[in-house]
Amino acid sequence: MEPSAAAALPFLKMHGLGNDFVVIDARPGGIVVDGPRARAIADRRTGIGCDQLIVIEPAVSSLADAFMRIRNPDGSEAEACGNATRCIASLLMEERGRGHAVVETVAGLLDAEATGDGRIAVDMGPARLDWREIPLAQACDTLHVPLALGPVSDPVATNMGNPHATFFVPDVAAIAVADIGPVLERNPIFPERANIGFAQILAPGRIRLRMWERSAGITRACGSGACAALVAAARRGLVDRRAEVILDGGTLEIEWLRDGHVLMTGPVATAFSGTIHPSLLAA
Ligand SMILES: N[C@@H](CCC[C@H](N)C(=O)O)C(=O)O
Repeated sequence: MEPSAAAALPFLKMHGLGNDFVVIDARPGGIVVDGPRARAIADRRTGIGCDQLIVIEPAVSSLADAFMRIRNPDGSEAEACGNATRCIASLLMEERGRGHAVVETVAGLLDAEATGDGRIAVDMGPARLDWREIPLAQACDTLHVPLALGPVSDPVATNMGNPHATFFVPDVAAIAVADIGPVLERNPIFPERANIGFAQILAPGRIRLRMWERSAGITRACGSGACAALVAAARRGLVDRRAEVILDGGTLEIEWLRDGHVLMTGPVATAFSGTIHPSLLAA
C-alpha cells in the first residue's frame, strides 16, 4: 500500500518486561513495513522508538492465528522474539475470545496459552545445538565456543530460532555490556551476528541475565535470550531444566522440556496507542 493511503495507520506500543515494541496490524490493508520504514519508526530520536517493530500479517499456515514479522531497529528481520510472541499471542487471544493462540514466525509455529494469572506461556520450539544450526562459521562444540574478549570467554551457543551466545560470569554487574556486546555480536564466528547474553548463576533455580541484543543493543529483557541462557546453563550442569531468569526488566520462568522444546512464561503490557506519522512511512 502507498504511504499516503496509510496516513492513519494505527499502532500499539507494547512491552514484555520493558523490551518494547511498536506493533502494527498489517492484516486489514496489506501495508508493507520494509527495512527502511522499520528503521524510521524504531528510531528513538526521530520516530516512535522501540527495540523491535512487530508486524501482524495474515497467517500462511492454516494452523496459525496470524503471522508475526519481527524487525530490528536497523531494519533487519529477526527470526524470533520471545517477549513479542507473548504480546502478540495475548492480542490474538483477546481478539478470538479464547485462552490460547498459535503465532507463526519465519522460524515456525509457536503455541501460546494464558496461564490464568495474567501471564502468557509460549512454547518457543526446540533449542538447536549443532554448530551449523546456530550458525557458527566453523565446526565446534557449541558447549564451548572458542571465543574470548576481555573478562569473558568460552560461551555456549544456542539457536532459539535466532542465534545466541551465553557467557557465564561470576558477577554480571561487573561486565561492561555496552563495550564488549557490540564487538562480540559481530565476531566473525557468527556469520549472521548473534545476540549476546551474560549470565550469573545465583542459585540452582535462579539465573541473572543481562543482554546485548543483535541490532538493538542493551535491552531490559530478551525472551529468546532467557531461553538460551537456561538451556546453556542446564547443558553445563549449572542448573536443572527449569529456572527463573532475572533480567533488568523483571523475571521470566523458563523450562527446557524433555522433547527439546523450551517453555517461556512471563507478563505482557500495553503502554499506549497512536497513529504513525506518514513521514515515517515515506522512507
Ligand atoms: N527481544 C527479543 C529478541 C529480538 C530479536 C533479536 N534482536 C535478534 O536479532 O535475534 C526476544 O525477546 O527474544
